[in-house]
Amino acid sequence: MIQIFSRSDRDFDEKLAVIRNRGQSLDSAVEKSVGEILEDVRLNGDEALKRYTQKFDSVDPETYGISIDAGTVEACRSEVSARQYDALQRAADSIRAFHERQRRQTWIEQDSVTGNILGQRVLPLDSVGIYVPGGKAAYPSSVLMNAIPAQVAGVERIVMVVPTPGGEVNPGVMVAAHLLGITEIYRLGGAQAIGALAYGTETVAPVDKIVGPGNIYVATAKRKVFGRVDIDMIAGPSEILIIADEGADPRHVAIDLLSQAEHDEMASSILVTNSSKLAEKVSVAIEEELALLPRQAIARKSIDDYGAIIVAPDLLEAARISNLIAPEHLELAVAEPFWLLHTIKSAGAIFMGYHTSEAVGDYVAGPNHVLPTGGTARFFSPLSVDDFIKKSSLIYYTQAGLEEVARDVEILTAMEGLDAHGRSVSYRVGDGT
Ligand SMILES: NC(=O)c1ccc[n+]([C@@H]2O[C@H](COP(=O)([O-])OP(=O)(O)OC[C@H]3O[C@@H](n4cnc5c(N)ncnc54)[C@H](O)[C@@H]3O)[C@@H](O)[C@H]2O)c1
Ligand SMILES: N[C@H](CO)Cc1c[nH]c[nH+]1
Ligand SMILES: [Zn+2]
Repeated sequence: MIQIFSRSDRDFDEKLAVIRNRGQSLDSAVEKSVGEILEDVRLNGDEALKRYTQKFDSVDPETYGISIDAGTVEACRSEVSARQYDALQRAADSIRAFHERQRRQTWIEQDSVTGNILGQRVLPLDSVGIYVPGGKAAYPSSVLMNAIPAQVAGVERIVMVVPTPGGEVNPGVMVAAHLLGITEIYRLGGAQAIGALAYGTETVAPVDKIVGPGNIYVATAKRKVFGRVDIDMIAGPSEILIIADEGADPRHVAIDLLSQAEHDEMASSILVTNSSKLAEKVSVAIEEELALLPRQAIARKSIDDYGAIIVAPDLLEAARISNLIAPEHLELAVAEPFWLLHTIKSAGAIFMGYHTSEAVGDYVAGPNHVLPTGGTARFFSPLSVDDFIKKSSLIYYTQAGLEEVARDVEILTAMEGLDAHGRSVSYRVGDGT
């Protein structure tokens, strides 16, 4: 059963702290094992990749290579129906349209008096690795969400890694890659996939940045290789927080909570409501809906371990609690969502109104479903075109422009005791001795 507690409970702060710390509580066993896998891949390359892929994904290295070749990808086309293909294509179109709006331009400006020129040049990253999860479920939608913003940015080399349990490729994942023209694909998952992308092996050339969601092993490995390569964010086990008022349909709320619980035993689903009646009804509906789910065991564990219904005195207090948790997905299932929106500070994606189920954002709305988890929406943003570009500042000074600032540079360099800096300007304007 999902736990229900109230803002007025004496131990409310402790209970909220447990929820808030879910993303922070580092599991030392996971840390240790991920550290060992990464080091092993760094030292032993392909041999380590094959060993771990056999151990964790039951892939026989005698039967399957590390690369997934074009023939295997093309063969999957016949396993995907026309309706499935069209739905993938339509989702890709709306994701591309949304991300096209995020494009950034190089800009350059000349000062009309001095002739100085300042600007910012925007270029795509050379190479990125996209992680497509595949342990407990297969995610064709994550191929689209990861790769399309990289393509919009103009990244030349997009490398996809995806685990293939038992060696079986998922046709939907392969067709999504084919539809986008992704050709460099490796049969790799977990920390070993992240190690291969970060350090490189005999088969996998390293990349500049790794993006994409994954389970605790993937999220921990990305955090550990940050610095060697860039990463997008910590996009770990899924989360949903729903703020609902008495007008919300309890069954809709229950199903939406379960939609994220079914991803992973470590997923988290929270309802915050100002209605005790709704709280009770949602709790009952969760039990009824759970019984219908094929992934009941996963969702049950997630609801029992990381689920909660919190009764708050009013919607403003509900928003305050949500801001403290900073969820990956936030649904505002209230009569006036745009009014409540102004009180929300931290959430990866915000779904407004009674009709907007979180699942539309997972697949078809257009915004990215790779989102920060574990409270990191306080400072991380959704995956976007910005993740796939780099910027350089452009600075050009004329003689007149340099003369205008020379005195200030001399004063500031003297304050820092950095004489060569000062002389580099004095000499050019004729003050050097
Ligand atoms: N935040 C987001 O944007 C977002 C989007 C989609 C999915 N998700 C999340 O992605 C995750 C997908 O998880 P998944 O497990 O289905 O697939 P996954 O691909 O993330 O993980 C599978 C890999 O985990 C590794 N692994 C499993 N058990 C291990 C162990 N005991 N030791 C070391 N490595 C081990 C294996 O290498 C395996 O290949 C879920 O948590 C889901 O909620 C998040
Ligand atoms: N809800 C996930 C992000 O946490 C994304 C996803 C893909 N498919 C279904 N859901
Ligand atoms: Zn989802």
